[in-house]
Amino acid sequence: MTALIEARNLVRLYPGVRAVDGLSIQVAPGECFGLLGPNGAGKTTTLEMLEGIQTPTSGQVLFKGRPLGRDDRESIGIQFQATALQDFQTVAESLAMFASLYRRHADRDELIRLCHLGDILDRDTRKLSGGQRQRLLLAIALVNDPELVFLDEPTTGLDPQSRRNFWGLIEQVRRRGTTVLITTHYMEEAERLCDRVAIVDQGRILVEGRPEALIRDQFPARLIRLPDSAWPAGVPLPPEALVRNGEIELPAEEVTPRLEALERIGADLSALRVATPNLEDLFLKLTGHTLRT
Ligand SMILES: Nc1ncnc2c1ncn2[C@@H]1O[C@H](COP(=O)(O)OP(=O)(O)OP(=O)(O)O)[C@@H](O)[C@H]1O
Repeated sequence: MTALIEARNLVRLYPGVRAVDGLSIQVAPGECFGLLGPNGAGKTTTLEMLEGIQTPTSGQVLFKGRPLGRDDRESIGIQFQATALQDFQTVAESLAMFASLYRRHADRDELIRLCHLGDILDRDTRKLSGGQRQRLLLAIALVNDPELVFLDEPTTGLDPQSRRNFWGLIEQVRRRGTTVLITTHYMEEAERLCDRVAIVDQGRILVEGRPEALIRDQFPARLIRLPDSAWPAGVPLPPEALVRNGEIELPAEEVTPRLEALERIGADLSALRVATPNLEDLFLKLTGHTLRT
């Protein structure tokens, strides 16, 4: 199957910085693909090259198997930052202005329903809450009924409830068959929305795949965590233990034998937690960074 969009060995150099350093991805039609990475990893630069906004220093972007061209912009939606909104414009005016930039149009009423904008159409865009603003920016990204939509950290700065509501919207967008390419710092967001993710650091992909498969490949079934003060004095830590942020982490394929062993050596189990490894753990293991939350 031909990828809807493909990056082939993309490189983007700035003076003294290799922002993107030989990055290749393929995104299939209908897929939600996530680029995850710490600040400065090169996610935005990659997205802008895929959007056709930035020219790669080398490498190629293919849309439906052909070099990305100007006309492909009709088939692509971009969720801009709030700075793209004009002062003194209402939500309805803003939608109309962006719609006028395209030949292709989504059904206006359906878009307003999908993004829950019906009650705020006459509101000045400067008066919107964070969640309302993101819903308007999503509607703008969908105004040309795109086959592919780019979302660059769409829920950064939203409160947890608005973030969850926004995830519901993205899921509806996907059900309509739209392909989604998203960057995010929120691992829960990536796990919930993305079919596949690429973890990027210093302009390169470290790993790529389905979140659950990546986690399974790198971790045992469970992680047991306890405060390092709970470890009995004079007992050496097993070599597989990881110590960070005042906690000891022990991998465990099976939890019960591990707990029994901890009890035998006299560890204090009162604050012990059993965790299922997630993308956050994978990210930390691969990059040594925690993500901004
Ligand atoms: N216009 C520019 N001129 C010079 N350097 C740049 C420019 N844009 C980005 N960079 C540098 O390129 C690298 C990648 O930046 P980019 O914004 O793509 O990262 P990011 O992963 O999107 O980070 P963030 O999550 O902080 O937005 C960084 O070192 C950044 O400082």
